[in-house]
Amino acid sequence: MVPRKVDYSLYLVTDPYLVPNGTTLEEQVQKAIDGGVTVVQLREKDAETCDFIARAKTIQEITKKAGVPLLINDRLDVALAIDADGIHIGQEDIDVATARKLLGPDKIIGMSVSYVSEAAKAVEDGVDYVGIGAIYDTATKKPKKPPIGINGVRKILSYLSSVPRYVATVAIGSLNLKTSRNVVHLSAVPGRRLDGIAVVSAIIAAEDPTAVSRELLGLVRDTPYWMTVIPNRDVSSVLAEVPAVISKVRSETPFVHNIVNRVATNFAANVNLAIGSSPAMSENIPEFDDFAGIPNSALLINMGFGTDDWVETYLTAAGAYAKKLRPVVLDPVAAGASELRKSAVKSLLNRCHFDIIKGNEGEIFSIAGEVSQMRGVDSTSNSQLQKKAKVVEALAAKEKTIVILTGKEDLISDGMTTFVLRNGHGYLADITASGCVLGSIAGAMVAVSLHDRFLAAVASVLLYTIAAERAAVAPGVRGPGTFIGALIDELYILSNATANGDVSWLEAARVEQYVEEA
Ligand SMILES: Nc1ncnc2c1ncn2[C@@H]1O[C@H](COP(=O)(O)OP(=O)(O)OP(=O)(O)O)[C@@H](O)[C@H]1O
Ligand SMILES: Cc1ncsc1CCO
Ligand SMILES: [Mg+2]
Repeated sequence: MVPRKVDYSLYLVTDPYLVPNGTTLEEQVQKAIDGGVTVVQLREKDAETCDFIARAKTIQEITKKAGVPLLINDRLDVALAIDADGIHIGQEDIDVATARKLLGPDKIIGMSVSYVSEAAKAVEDGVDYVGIGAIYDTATKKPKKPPIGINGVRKILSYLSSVPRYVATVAIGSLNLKTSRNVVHLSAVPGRRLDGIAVVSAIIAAEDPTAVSRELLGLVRDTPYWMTVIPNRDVSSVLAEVPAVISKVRSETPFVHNIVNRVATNFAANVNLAIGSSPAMSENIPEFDDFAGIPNSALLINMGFGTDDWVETYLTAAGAYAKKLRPVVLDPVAAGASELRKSAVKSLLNRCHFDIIKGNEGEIFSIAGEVSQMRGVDSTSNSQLQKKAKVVEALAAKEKTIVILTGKEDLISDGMTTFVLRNGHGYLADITASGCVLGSIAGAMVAVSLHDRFLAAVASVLLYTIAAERAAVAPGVRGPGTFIGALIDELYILSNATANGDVSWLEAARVEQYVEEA
């Protein structure tokens, strides 16, 4: 069979009940096509057959003129009656073999799938594309199955990448101007990404379907900055750029919005000030959009406390910064320690992109679905370096992020390059919130280094851990308590020295590139 050349980028599914007052479905479809919709599926769940066919004919006049394929939801008889371009069928509808026999080899057949097993069956049956979903809970359609999130899409794309025949994919389920960019780009796996998004209410219910469609198409087609990974990195060239990032924080005073637990709040704010950034600690949703709009802003989400509404607060905050293409750092505090935390992290990763994810071994392993010997909220270091390197590399690649795994030795990975950093002092493990504060520093650094988030992570860890080494032996430091004050002092001193061109402190850096042993 010769595969049909269909552009699935923006696939409109109609719903007669969502059309705004004063307009018609036909007008909305026309306006959506004017904005760039590439496929239309006519979905009429309650219409009588004669009305469905009549409507299909009027819609077909519009799609034909625009050269956009028209698919019919569920009803093979309607598709045949109007000679539509194809049909879309659900798991409980007519079987693919019968549909194919009646429609012939040239028509498009698509099927809704939620799991790899359903995708595998659809591929075997010979569908042209699968509609993957529901991604999120939707008001448009009563969900029969739990939403699968971005991770659910990834699993199906990974499966499809191993199949010799190309079966196209669209995602469906609450895809709109807020959700679409992440669903499309974060779900990509090596060699495979979604061909498009299927949208219902965001377009059909819109006052201006043309503008919304145009914007949605941009979200599908334009690759966000965080999909780019810089190849061929080596330690000396990255280290050479570290002073510039630290200086830039002093000269540009990035605004760091910290959503951070009460244990760490004061410490984190002081550290932000010490390195030249401008902190604001806030969990107040109505001001998130304003904060995200501040030039050079960055957001740190630290899941320190598990309160009732925390996930909603985090999602809203991450969404506000993502909309402005400003960076977000995640500190998944104690991610594996309770069911509440595991499910919170899952929700966040199924919706948000993070520029940096920073955690200790227990936290990072838990997110990656690996087992570590973690206890409480403190880090342990039982795993072999090789195991840790594998975990950070895979997680960074999957989430299109930079992973910082802290401990006695720190690992930083962009999914392609992994550095091992061996600075720091044991006092850091003896004070609370030492990891949380590193997250705040990373927020400041990434705010001025969006094009190179790996460098921002390296600069953060080096400044912090070398400052800790100096603080531990500073005059008057007798233990963890006095160490905290000295640490803030050293961050301030080193940051200012760097901005003034004195980078001799960086000679203490102990960094090597991780190379897998044969
Ligand atoms: N034994 C150690 N020697 C040197 N540096 C350390 C040691 N333990 C931790 N660090 C440093 O302390 C910082 C925080 O790492 P750690 O793994 O303790 O975070 P964490 O457990 O998340 O902290 P917290 O939960 O207290 O905020 C990192 O910069 C790390 O390099
Ligand atoms: C001790 C503690 N409890 C919740 S958050 C936190 C700070 C260290 O992560
Ligand atoms: Mg610790």
